[in-house]
Amino acid sequence: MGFDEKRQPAGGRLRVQDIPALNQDHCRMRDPEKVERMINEFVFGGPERMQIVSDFDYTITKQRTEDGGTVPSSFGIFNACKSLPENFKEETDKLYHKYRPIEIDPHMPIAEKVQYMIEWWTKSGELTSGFAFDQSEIDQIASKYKHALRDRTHEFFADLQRLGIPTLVFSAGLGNSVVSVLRQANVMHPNVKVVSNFLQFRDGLLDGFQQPMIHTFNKNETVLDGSDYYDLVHTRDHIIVMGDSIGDADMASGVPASSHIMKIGFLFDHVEANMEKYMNTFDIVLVDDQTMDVPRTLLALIEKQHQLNLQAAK
Ligand SMILES: C[n+]1cn([C@@H]2O[C@H](COP(=O)(O)OP(=O)(O)O)[C@@H](O)[C@H]2O)c2nc(N)[nH]c(=O)c21
Ligand SMILES: [Mg+2]
Repeated sequence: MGFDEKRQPAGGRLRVQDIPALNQDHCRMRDPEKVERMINEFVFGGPERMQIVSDFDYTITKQRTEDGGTVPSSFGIFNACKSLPENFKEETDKLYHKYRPIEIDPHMPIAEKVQYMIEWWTKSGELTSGFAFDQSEIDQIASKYKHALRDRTHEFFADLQRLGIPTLVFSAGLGNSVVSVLRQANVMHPNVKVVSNFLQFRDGLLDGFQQPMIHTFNKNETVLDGSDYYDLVHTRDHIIVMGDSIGDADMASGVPASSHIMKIGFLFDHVEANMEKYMNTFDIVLVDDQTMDVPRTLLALIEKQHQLNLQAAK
């Protein structure tokens, strides 16, 4: 997957050193030349060839808030609801303590982990069954966290809508919480699609999660195969992937091999210990950056060239 050096924006080739957002101390790149090549490719290709794939928890929400308060995960929002059965919290906690260490075990092969993850999500779905529940409970809790999105998230989603860039929010968590937060933050535009686990109801009672199950290790574009969304994006071969966990970097696997994928990782926990891994996994690593400024900078470059092209065509 080579880059054609001759294909460059009409305004001249962009250089990383001239883009202030990428020269901040906390913005790290293992291979700035590769980032530079991709930026030029993205700007040359324009918005029509772009798509975004983003994780939700701690990627769209903040890893650290100004008031020091914690932000719950999408499952956490559900767990805070009042009408869950008495033993629900205790039972799901037990599952968490059993399966979470497996999920993050650095030694177990992925193929083996997958079986355990399917077990975890299945058992969690079974606990999320057989009682009445109203979405308004999630909405109430989620309303407290609509301000816990990264700074300039509203502007970021407005940019994406204006440019008509399909935006996939991928979560192995609970889709009902994800959509509720995004909706209440007024960023759930028509170009935004959430792929996640959604509550299923039967005869007025909860009945686990809808299919297909999205777990840690199938959270990538292969689960979209054959879907309408796949049809919408499969020709968009310029992709920005954003995540806070190492596994998030693979969210675009399943797209054609010729695609150019810019991976942006938000690193916050155990910065020293994780730095090398993040640098080897993501093209851009943002250390304790609680904003959408870097992804917005890339969009602004694409939009600027797009405007020039439109003017030149007049
Ligand atoms: C089935 N299940 C999975 N998880 C965790 O939820 C996470 C959801 O994964 P994610 O949304 O892809 O990633 P992120 O939260 O890292 O942004 C998984 O990585 C699991 O650790 C879960 N967490 C809770 N609280 N309850 C559950 O039933 C449960
Ligand atoms: Mg996350």
